[in-house]
Amino acid sequence: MTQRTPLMAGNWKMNLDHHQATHTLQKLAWTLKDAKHDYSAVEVAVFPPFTDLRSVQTLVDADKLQITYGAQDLSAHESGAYTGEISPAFLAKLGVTYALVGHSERREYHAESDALINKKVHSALKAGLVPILCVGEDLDTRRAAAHVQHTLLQLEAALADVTAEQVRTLVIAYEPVWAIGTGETATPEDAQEMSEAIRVRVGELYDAETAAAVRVLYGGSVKSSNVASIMAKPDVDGALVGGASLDPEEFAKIARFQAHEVGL
Ligand SMILES: O=C[C@H](O)COP(=O)(O)O
Repeated sequence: MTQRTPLMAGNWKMNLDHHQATHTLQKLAWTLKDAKHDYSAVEVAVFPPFTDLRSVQTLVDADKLQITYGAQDLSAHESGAYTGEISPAFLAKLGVTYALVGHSERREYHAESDALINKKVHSALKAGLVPILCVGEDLDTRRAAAHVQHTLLQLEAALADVTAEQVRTLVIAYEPVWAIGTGETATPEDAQEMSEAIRVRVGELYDAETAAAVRVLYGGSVKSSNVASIMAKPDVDGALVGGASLDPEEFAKIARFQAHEVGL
């Protein structure tokens, strides 16, 4: 059976300038070092604004940190007349490992379509970045009990022409929009229901090996107080954390969910 390393991904959204980013990252690294965190057991990544990435890279390299980092978005294009966009190749040069693709805030405030999200998945993969593909339903869709169908359609559209080999490296984040930044958390059972449905659909679209390899995260009001029960679910491989990742001590506790479970 494939061993999936849990991933705790902290999306800072449009918070923390490059000075604050350095300070926050340093504090996170110290806290995890004090706790003797084993990064091979739980991977920790941060997603700063674009303007922080060079400072983050400098700190990670200088202090040889094992924390990885990603971008919150990227362009579907490699270069050219696309004012304001950020090339995946430039991100790769900054040591970026991951790129969020199709976050619900991009879908909502920037009208990102499934077709554009599919292009961004391809552009990330082409540059050697790992896409964290975000999918999930809004409240009306959940109330209509159409959440599984809706989320799987988003998934299928985003994976068009993506190979099984590529999907095995991919991370998929299930984020019910109604649980983002609201304090409303989906129950661990909700998180499991959708993570399992995503894994089953990946198996149908590709094969069992691919389904077993792909990592599925849950996102939406994850905190140190609720992370362990969500992580106890068999198909949940980590969390995409917004607000709580801005506090390095709280985010370190989230990454240390296993230690808290046994009271260490
Ligand atoms: O990318 C992170 C998600 O949107 C979750 O944000 P949140 O933890 O503040 O609810």
